[in-house]
Amino acid sequence: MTKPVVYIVLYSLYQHVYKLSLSIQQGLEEKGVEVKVFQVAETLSDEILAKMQAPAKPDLPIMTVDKLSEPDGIIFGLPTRFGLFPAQIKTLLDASGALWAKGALAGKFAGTFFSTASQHGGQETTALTAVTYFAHHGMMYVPFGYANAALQNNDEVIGGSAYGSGTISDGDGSRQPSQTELDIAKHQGQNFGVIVSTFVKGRSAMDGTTPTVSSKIADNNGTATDAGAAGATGATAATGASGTTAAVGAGAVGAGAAAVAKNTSGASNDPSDVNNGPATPAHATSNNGNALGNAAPTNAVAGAPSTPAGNAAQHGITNDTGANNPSSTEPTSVSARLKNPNADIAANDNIDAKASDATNNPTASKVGAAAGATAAGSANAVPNKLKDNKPKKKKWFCC
Ligand SMILES: Cc1cc2nc3c(=O)[nH]c(=O)nc-3n(C[C@H](O)[C@H](O)[C@H](O)COP(=O)(O)O)c2cc1C
Repeated sequence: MTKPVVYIVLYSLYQHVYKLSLSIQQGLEEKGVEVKVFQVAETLSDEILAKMQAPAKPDLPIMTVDKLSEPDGIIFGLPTRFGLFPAQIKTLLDASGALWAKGALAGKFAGTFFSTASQHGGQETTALTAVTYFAHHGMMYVPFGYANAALQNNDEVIGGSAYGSGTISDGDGSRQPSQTELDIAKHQGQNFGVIVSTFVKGRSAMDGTTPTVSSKIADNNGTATDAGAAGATGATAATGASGTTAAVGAGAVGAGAAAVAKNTSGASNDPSDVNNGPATPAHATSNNGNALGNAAPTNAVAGAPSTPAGNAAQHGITNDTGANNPSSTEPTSVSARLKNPNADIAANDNIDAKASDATNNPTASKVGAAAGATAAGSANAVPNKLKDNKPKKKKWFCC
């Protein structure tokens, strides 16, 4: 059985967060987790650092964007900056757009711990503002809750909260993490370790294999082309089943079809199947409960003519011509998602299946093909933004 892997990624100017991380690491390791601790790259100049009387950095490797997708979970160490997490961590995460586009962090666990100068300096807001990143990446945030009774103890100054362990450094950095705070940090590590281990072991048992979350997602992404091709059959059935009106959503249905087609090769279509489990949120190609739940082809093959339309409606897609329905005519690309948050869920679920990116593609038929659907003709019958031959827009994520 492969050990679950958790990375601790931190920034620590005066080493309070670093000291907490050692206890968190200990707690994780006690629960059988393989742990690596990283710091993020400094963005302040040496001159500024000298003026801030910053000591030498801890001896830790630098975290880079490409490494973020390696572990099953990441716990971020966040010294507060004006009630928020620091720009050094934000710089790393702001470069993670390409990971977001691939869903590379989807299904991974995330945790937080912190340090502030004062008791009321914003430990909770520091965590909360980081949570938006986790949500957008489809990560599963693991708060600590009040698992450690000391968090309810008002007899002494104690950092930390329901969002994670913490310490209080004082304005001059002179206060060091107390034993209570270190104990809480270790407990958070244990808690996080149990959750990640349970998940990884559970899926391993259900799969009969021993994948990590990252390898699982990478595998799915790697076979996305096949998934699209296999989806063609199902999509044909969908079109045949419902005639023309479902064509509005055909690209989306096709995307769902692709997901089902791949999934059936490895497992059942049962939503409880391991391939459809909670580790497979928004972006995973085949491990997607949404795509499965809404996939037309399976039902269409079974002879349910209204299914594609029903599925389209389930995503908020009406069966009109599409002219009054921007969400149905919007291409299913990543950039389209940014423009149109109402775009079809199933289509968006399958980023890889729409690799030919409608916005970059003047022909609607190619979009249909990419989605593994017979949407080509159908899409052509609809006044459709897919047919707009707009110049490419630069995507905001790189690499
Ligand atoms: C620019 C800046 C902003 C800060 N903002 C806050 C703040 O809003 N609240 C607070 O309690 N401490 C604040 N601090 C203090 C840091 O949070 C504190 O130095 C840090 O938690 C110590 O952790 P470290 O030793 O791991 O760097 C700030 C420090 C700096 C340099």
